[in-house]
Amino acid sequence: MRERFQQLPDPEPERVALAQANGRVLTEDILAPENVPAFPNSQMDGYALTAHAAVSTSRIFTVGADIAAGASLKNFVPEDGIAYPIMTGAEVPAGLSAVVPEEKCEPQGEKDGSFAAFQSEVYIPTTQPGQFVRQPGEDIKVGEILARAGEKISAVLVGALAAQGIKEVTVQGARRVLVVTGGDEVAANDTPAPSHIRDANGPMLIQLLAEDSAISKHLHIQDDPQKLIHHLDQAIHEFSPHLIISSGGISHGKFEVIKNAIHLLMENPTELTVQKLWFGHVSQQPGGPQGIMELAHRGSSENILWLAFPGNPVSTLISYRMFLRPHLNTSWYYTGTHLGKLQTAEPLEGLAGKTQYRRATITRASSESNATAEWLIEPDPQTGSHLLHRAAQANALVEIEPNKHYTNGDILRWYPLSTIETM
Ligand SMILES: Nc1nc2c(c(=O)[nH]1)N[C@H]1C(S)=C(S)[C@@H](COP(=O)(O)OP(=O)(O)OC[C@H]3O[C@@H](n4cnc5c(N)ncnc54)[C@H](O)[C@@H]3O)O[C@H]1N2
Ligand code: MOO
Repeated sequence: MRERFQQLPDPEPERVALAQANGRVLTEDILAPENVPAFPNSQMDGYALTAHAAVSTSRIFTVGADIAAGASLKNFVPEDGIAYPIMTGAEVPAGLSAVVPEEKCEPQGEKDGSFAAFQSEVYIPTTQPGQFVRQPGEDIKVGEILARAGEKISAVLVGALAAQGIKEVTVQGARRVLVVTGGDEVAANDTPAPSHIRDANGPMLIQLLAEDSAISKHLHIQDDPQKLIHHLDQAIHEFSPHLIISSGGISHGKFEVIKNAIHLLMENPTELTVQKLWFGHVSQQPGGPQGIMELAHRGSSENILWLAFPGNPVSTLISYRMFLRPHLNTSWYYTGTHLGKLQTAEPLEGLAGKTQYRRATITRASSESNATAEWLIEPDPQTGSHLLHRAAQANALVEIEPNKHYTNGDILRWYPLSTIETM
């Protein structure tokens, strides 16, 4: 099943404004159009000296004119006997070579704030030419690679790109995902009739997708296969999804709308035809019942992959996290292996022949003496796949392998559900 997800087509690249680019994946290398810094500038509030003055034996200087940040000095001719008050970030004019922080210097007469006053005298210790002067291109030089194709844009990279005057970038297009939830018991509005429930899975899936930079459209359905096909046809036409995910309607009941609609569609193709189909159980709990289909849509050359997750809310969550998220969000956070130490008063037993994913709270062991980070795992003792509020209290899933016996302190694999706050 996992291999089928590898076939998820890459959406076409798109240009986006830098302000919208955080979290997106670059599809091209970006070369620096400018040197950063663009000009030599002071790293300190202090006195700027010529190279000769920096090392000269005579250390009393006359205070010259100020060089403020943002000031552009033209035709400036520095003198060896003069120390120029210069501010952090101010351009160091040609001919000046070093900056000595003001707190290292001793005004000999009147003061102007913490500096010696204009034309008064100041003692300045010797320094090295170049000291506290930030050189052009020190961070990055024109033509060097600023960011690479495949790189995920971070807030920090947004800053570095903005520092180069870059306003737009080309990124992997957002995946369009059609989210199908409902069933006769799931109210389509805010006032559920008796024995009806509100939709939890639709809003949850839409937000999970948003966390993975995908765009979604929601289709609320009833247990009527004919209507589902009609609405699906329409939604595919309007939204051209790369992927469909649904929750519910696939197990052993009498009104399994997803299964029924797919079978109906196989008998009576519309604009849509079913190309591949698999319904079955994967050996895990929750999230055992699964479906995977490929639909062809007249007018589109690409088949649309459809992942049919089971309807219990925690089963939907775990299916998304374990099967889909690692393909949409390739950060180490979601693709890496995380190990931690089980915290449990009672031993835990793995299920017969099935991997169990328990909701868990992960914390960081607070041992000062232990230099290596160590994670502690506290599994939720409740395992019901309808317990969505409890799942919202967890920050990870812990993998309980089939037929295994675990006791306190055992090392287990865990999967972050969200950003682990203590990380
Ligand atoms: N005879 C069997 N019955 C069931 C089996 C089985 O193997 N044999 N498997 C169970 C397991 S495990 C799961 S998981 C569910 C999967 O069922 P479906 O995918 O068909 O889902 P539904 O029956 O439609 O719904 C299950 C459950 O989830 C609630 N639900 C559905 N959609 C939403 C929503 N959008 N928001 C909130 N809650 C939702 C629904 O009301 C049901 O309670 O099947 C078991 N049965
Ligand atoms: O797989 Mo069901 O997902 O156990 O609740």
